Amino acid sequence: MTRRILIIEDTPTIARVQKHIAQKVGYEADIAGSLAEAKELISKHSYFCAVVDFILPDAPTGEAVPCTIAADIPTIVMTGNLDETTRNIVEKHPIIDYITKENKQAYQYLEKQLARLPRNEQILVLVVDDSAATRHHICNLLTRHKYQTLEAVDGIDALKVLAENPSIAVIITDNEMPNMNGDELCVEIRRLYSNDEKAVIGISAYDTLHLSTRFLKSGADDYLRKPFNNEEFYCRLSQNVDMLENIKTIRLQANTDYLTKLPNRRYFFGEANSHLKAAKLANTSVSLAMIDIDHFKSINDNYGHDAGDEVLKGLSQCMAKYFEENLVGRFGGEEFAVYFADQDTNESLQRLEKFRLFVEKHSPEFSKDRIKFTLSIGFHNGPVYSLDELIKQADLKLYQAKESGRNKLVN
Ligand SMILES: Nc1nc2c(ncn2[C@@H]2O[C@H](COP(=O)(O)OP(=O)(O)OP(=O)(O)O)[C@@H](O)[C@H]2O)c(=O)[nH]1
Repeated sequence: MTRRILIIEDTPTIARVQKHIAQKVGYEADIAGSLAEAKELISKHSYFCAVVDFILPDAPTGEAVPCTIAADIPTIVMTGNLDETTRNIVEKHPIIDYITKENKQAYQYLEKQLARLPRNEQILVLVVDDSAATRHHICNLLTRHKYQTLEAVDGIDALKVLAENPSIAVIITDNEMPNMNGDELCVEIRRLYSNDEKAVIGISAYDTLHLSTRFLKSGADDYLRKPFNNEEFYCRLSQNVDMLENIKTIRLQANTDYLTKLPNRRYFFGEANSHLKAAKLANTSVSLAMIDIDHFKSINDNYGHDAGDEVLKGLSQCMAKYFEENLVGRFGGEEFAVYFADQDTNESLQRLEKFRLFVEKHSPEFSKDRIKFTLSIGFHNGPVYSLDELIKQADLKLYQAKESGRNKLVN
């Protein structure tokens, strides 16, 4: 979904730079050179957010800011300079942020904010406080930046909400609460979830008992003292969210095959092994298929290594769709594996055979050179609870498929 942004700016060069930045991070951008033009655009379109110049020819003292706010458009204010009067006017309005147009960093910061806002829509934040007024205030700050919010009245309630909503990424908690206070909640959260999964920010009005250190030692990632400044709140929150996202990206990269974007051998082994443990306890049989492209070396030899890569990528995309309910992995080269957790054996075999026939017919569509190729598949099902043994058995069947003419499934 493309999001629309309104840029209200009377200096054409600055407006063009802002438009370029917005487009770079995925927005469709409209420029208004005056408040009158902005009003007209607002009457015609719905905007995800706006970047508003504080001084405009027909709005010399920030009149464009209440205009976008009144239209419910999350607003970032850009100002030439931020003297005391301007700051007071700007801070009166529930804006997302204000940026001074001083230097290059200001535009880098704008880009970061514009890229952050759509991502915030996917982030669920739990606000824990026994005061309804404080919960309401913090949730308002969060929704202004497009975060999703949930509320809990104390530590016990927070643990219940967390169990019911596994996608909660950040917990903002007060300390002084009945039943279970903030640092006790932190300890409990860290017993259940790691810092890589969920960030905790502690908030308290009292700092007499070195509460900040107590919060941090109990497992919180950050601490804010009430009453806090909105800017500091947003900065700390986005730093913690950035950290969670960076960890997620690193983990994804570590588990993904660089060329095909399929799970790599490492990830496949981790996932399949944990399922095998459960299968062993339940005494159920397990199934695995090894899939290998026939005569792949000759594809590289005849069409070049890049064409070979294209074939691998095309096949992987197709495999990910075909076996989306199963665990798929690239083991290396032109060898892939599919682990069938809790699936009827006949159903798995039928799916594999259908896939083999599909590739035989449609493989030319995977590459520019319309390279036709086939697959050999080895399948094993049985009460085998060591992954190495399961792979060995499926590999033996794969060898038989190759030896008996290729382009077939052996089980
Ligand atoms: N393009 C490309 N080639 C790769 C990659 N990884 C391995 N290969 C090549 O894959 C080929 C595998 O060849 P072989 O193991 O002889 O197998 P094959 O030609 O498919 O023959 P059969 O399996 O017996 O049908 C080798 O030429 C490798 O260099 C890769 O990431 N990209």
